[in-house]
Amino acid sequence: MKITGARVIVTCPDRNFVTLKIETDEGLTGIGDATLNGRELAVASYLTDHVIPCLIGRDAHRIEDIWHYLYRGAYWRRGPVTMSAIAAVDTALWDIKAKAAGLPLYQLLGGRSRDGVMVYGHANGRDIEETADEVARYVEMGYRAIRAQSGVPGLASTYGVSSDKMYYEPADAALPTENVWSTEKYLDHVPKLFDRLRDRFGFDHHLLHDVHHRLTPIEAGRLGKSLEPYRLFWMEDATPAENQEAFRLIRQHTVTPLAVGEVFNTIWDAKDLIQNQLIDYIRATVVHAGGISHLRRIADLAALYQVRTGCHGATDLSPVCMGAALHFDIWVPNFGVQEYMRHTEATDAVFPHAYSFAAGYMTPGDVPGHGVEIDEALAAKYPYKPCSLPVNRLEDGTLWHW
Ligand SMILES: O=C(O)[C@@H](O)[C@@H](O)[C@H](O)[C@H](O)CO
Ligand SMILES: [Mg+2]
Repeated sequence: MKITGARVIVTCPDRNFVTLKIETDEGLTGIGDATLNGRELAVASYLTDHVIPCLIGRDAHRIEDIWHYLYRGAYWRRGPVTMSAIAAVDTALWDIKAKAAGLPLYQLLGGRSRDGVMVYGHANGRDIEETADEVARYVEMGYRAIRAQSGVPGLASTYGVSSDKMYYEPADAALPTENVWSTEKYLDHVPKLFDRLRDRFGFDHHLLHDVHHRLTPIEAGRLGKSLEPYRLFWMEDATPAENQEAFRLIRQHTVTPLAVGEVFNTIWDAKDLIQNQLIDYIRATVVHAGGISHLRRIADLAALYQVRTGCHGATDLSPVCMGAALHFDIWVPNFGVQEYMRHTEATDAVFPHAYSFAAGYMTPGDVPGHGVEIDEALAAKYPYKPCSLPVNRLEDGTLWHW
């Protein structure tokens, strides 16, 4: 089966998405997500200008060979732009291969390891009580796992808190908005949030929290220790993870489970964290970590050290990524949880899909392929809109981690 054509579709139904579509001489097509929040056009150009010309005429079934052609052949290896582009090609080719076999993608990976994929939703509020009310709403919707993020007294904004309670989109302006951060105010506040949540809801639901890279390792150790009475499912991105060794310091101070990796794009970003058992969940995902082919390698390494998967699934990862991730999740033996930030109706209309949510679990559906398509005519109605993620400064003006 030969690749006869490929094109990049950039669309903005409420937010920007980049999708690669590959066509073959047998009439089968496949799509892959290539969305990198705030850097969408970089990936679109990488695909259009440097990848697609190399794909034409290749055998669409040779997924592994094409993956290495694009990884080793690029010379300039790794990085979010390169690996998102490779991920899109990989995902589209797996979509084609599964369609050619007449099977849902998960059957080509090894079949179901579970009946459903446990997902977590995002409860957030301006203060503790509003956040608790949002947790109650997610409990009502049937979620078994719920992330809780609340405003911090004395701070005008913080990560994960939005006015729209169902759809969270942090890229909120053409140029980065500037947020102000205070670790002291945050560390004082978060234990009170989870004390209130466990007092109101007990321990029947998994509670998660995203620190979003903002603490030093010792501060993260302090937070993890202060949250131990509340038995979190995980504390995410406790400190920036370029220095994987930093997590050893956190580990020495707390048994609160640690999750990291949504910004990782290859196994090399996580190798030491996993092999030294410095984390409990790896957050790498289909769209940013080289696609299904590479994510399987990360998961298999993680399994050796009893690290489980917890794929990133924010609104800025398209339904194409969500669909592919759910096929990965229903198969992967060392599954942990899948993030599920719902997309808007306009987004779902552009990306018709077979996956569904019920009672806290999701299933990918059983149509051949990954079960997500793109309505190109509808996509064309939503032109690209420049949007950037915010930046963060400390109260003294120091540029910090957003
Ligand atoms: O865990 C998460 O979902 C967050 O870290 C994301 O919302 C992240 O901020 C965005 O994906 C960035 O584009
Ligand atoms: Mg996160």
